[in-house]
Amino acid sequence: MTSKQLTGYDRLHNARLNKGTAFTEAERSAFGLEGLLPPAMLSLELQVARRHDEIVRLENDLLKYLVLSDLQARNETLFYAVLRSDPATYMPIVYTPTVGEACQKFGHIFRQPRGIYLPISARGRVKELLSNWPEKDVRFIVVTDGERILGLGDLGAGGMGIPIGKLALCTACAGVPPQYCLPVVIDVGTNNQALLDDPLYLGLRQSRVRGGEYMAFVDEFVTAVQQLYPKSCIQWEDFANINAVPILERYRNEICTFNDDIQGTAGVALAGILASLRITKQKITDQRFLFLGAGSAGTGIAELISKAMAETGMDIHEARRRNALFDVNGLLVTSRKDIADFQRPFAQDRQPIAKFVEAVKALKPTGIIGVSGIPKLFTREVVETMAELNQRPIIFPYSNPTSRSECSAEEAYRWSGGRAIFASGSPFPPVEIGGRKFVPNQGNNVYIFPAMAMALFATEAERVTDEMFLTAAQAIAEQVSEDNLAAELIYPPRERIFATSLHVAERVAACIFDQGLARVPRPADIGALIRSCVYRPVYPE
Ligand SMILES: O=C([O-])CC(=O)C(=O)O
Ligand SMILES: [Mg+2]
Repeated sequence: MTSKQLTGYDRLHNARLNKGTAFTEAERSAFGLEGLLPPAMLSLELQVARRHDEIVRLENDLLKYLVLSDLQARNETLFYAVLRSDPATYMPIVYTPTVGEACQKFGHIFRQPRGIYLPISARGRVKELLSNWPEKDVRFIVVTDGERILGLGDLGAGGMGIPIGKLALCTACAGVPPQYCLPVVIDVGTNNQALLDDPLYLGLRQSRVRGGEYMAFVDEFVTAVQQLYPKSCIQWEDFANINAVPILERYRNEICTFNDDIQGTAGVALAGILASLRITKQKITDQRFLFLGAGSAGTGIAELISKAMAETGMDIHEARRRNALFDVNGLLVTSRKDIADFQRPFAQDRQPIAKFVEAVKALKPTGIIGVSGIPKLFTREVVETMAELNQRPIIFPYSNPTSRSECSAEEAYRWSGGRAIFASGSPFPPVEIGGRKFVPNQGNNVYIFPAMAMALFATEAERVTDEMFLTAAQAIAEQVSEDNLAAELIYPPRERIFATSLHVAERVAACIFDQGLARVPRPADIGALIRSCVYRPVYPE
């Protein structure tokens, strides 16, 4: 019996087919549902309103997360209808910051499983485990090994919350059909002692496997995915730098794949900068950026900004030198002995500087970007110095979740005398200072990865290139209206994320066709192609 023909109780307990109280009289009789539901019939709109009413009354965000997660397991259409009805309200719950707390408490709040768990104890059998997934045509995989979940560190198998949340947004924000999406955790152990000591921890109870054995397991995963799902894209999420960079380098020219923390974050940061320049009326080649944090997110942003500078004719090496990095050991300068290959292009030819504020004074950046995962490092002195150096300092504390932000929105606005152009990775509520209201921007990769997923899905792309992220950044920035800019908004409003994402997906898809990387024929109307692929949360008749 195919799932389309499921009847009675089985149909009510299949999240994709369930309509709950929205089953019509005819359906109730055809599917053997009579007596299994209360007699009244509700519309989808009423069901959405009922859930909204329930959720708004709950006293904390983790409870809201759980109610939504249960809904996703019970009635998928309604879940996405709820998310799409009010993305600005629901994104912070299914995604950052609340998803971070859900990952931390994963074993304690665990209910129904979702996705595929690949413990390294199953090495040699990854394909067999993946084959247990009920869908046979998977197109988009988000995978983590849980080692660097947002800025929260090693959460082991609890990291599964991230692929689940990211994929929910691919569907809610860009219409990628949920049946093609697969969340995966590669479980090689955890070095988080508190988790290892917790009787409710759900992952492998061992320290992390490293080196050749680790990479062989990742290889086995990639090979199995290629065999089972040849049209799929793999999105790497929240790996530690030591693995994120080599994994991306290993596969980026072999398969359709990208790292959201490196490339997605880069795209969204560049989008924010491009829009900021419309406020300051400056050119990108006049900018200098100083990054707090020199990991793969920092170098990813620095590289994409450099490419955008180079596009306007600047020498790429000169462009890279305008993007300086600062980490626990100070400014990355050429004389330092602890610099990794991926950081070297950004090393500055000058004396070492140990204090971040001294680096700000010496380099006179037009913008500072925080990707350290450590809160409060954009101190009052740092922000005040930026405000002395610049009429409109760009201040982007990008670490997630909100508790890890390098400064709060209020601090940035207050300490800069209201002159900061501010964007954070996770959301901050509006602030009022001296009678003036500021609505903080959220520069999160949610503007990028759902749209990227949709473009790759619609075109069946073979590879993911930096040009696609440059295109995505431009496509986001051009959707910021003059009215938005006048209100200091440098990203399109979150309320409009769906329309925004479809536009970005269309532009990226055009780039994919231009680069000859599509596996479907180029249509006359690329927007129509995207729209024809979009999942809409309405009940089938
Ligand atoms: O999930 C987010 O909000 C952004 C992201 O990828 C990260 O911080 O790792
Ligand atoms: Mg991430």
